[in-house]
Amino acid sequence: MITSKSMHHTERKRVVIKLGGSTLERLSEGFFTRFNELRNEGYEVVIVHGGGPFINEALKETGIESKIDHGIRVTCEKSIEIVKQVLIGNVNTSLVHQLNRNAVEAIGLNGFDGKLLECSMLDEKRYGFVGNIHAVNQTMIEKLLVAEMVPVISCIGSTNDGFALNINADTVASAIAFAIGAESLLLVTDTPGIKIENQIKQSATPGQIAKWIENGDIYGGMIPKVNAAVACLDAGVATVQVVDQYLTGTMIAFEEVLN
Ligand SMILES: Nc1ncnc2c1ncn2[C@@H]1O[C@H](COP(=O)(O)OP(=O)(O)O)[C@@H](O)[C@H]1O
Ligand SMILES: CC(=O)N[C@@H](CCC(=O)OP(=O)(O)O)C(=O)O
Repeated sequence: MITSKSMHHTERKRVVIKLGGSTLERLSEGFFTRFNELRNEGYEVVIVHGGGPFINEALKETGIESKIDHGIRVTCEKSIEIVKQVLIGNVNTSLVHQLNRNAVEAIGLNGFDGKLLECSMLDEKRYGFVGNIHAVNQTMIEKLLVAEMVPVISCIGSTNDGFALNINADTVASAIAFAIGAESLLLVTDTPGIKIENQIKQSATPGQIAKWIENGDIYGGMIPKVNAAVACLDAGVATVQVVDQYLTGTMIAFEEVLN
């Protein structure tokens, strides 16, 4: 259950864009064009990023074995140090730099900054140092948005005792979208939407998604993505889209919103 510190949301148009690790290596000019278009249309934008492939590489170099359980990385004490270094030290700074170079005033943040993502352990026995978010400091995000900045958030949560916890980036993006009252959440990945029987779906409902997970049409990293999407709809965000860098793909919403 996610609570936000104040349930009051202004009338501003907001979107959260989540960039998957699979896209971060080669963010295209097309992405920046679409990104700037959104801001010119009056949208306030928050970016959340992952970095799964970079974490895999770093763990491999260090000789640490890494297991993914239903799309969530089982994170031991040594792994969390690597995850933290890669996401905050490398991926976040590089992304902030790319945005700044494209005339966006980007500010890098993680779950410790302003107690942005307060967490406890999700399930220590099963996942180790993986966080379950229970509070998002949306007031701080709102202050940055009012100042026309773009918060760029890495998916590291903090505990009361000052420990860092690893969180799936799709889950973080969904929690933030809900907390700031975003109109939409865009999950940017390496496929232009959800593919079923070799065809990209224009739209999908939570019911269809549950069926596709069950029959294996949705697997691996797409599972936490669509689960985060459905949690976000349940929390009141109108639409979630699984998109490519051109921001086109599958629109996920309740049936009545799609009609
Ligand atoms: N039904 C599906 N449609 C499209 N991609 C799917 C589907 N089921 C599983 N996938 C896989 O999910 C991947 C995207 O998830 P992931 O690699 O975790 O992305 P990211 O790093 O962007 O979060 C796709 O590249 C594809 O291999
Ligand atoms: C707990 C957990 O699974 N954390 C993820 C965080 C990075 C992530 O989500 O990256 P993508 O968006 O590129 O998949 C991980 O360790 O891979």
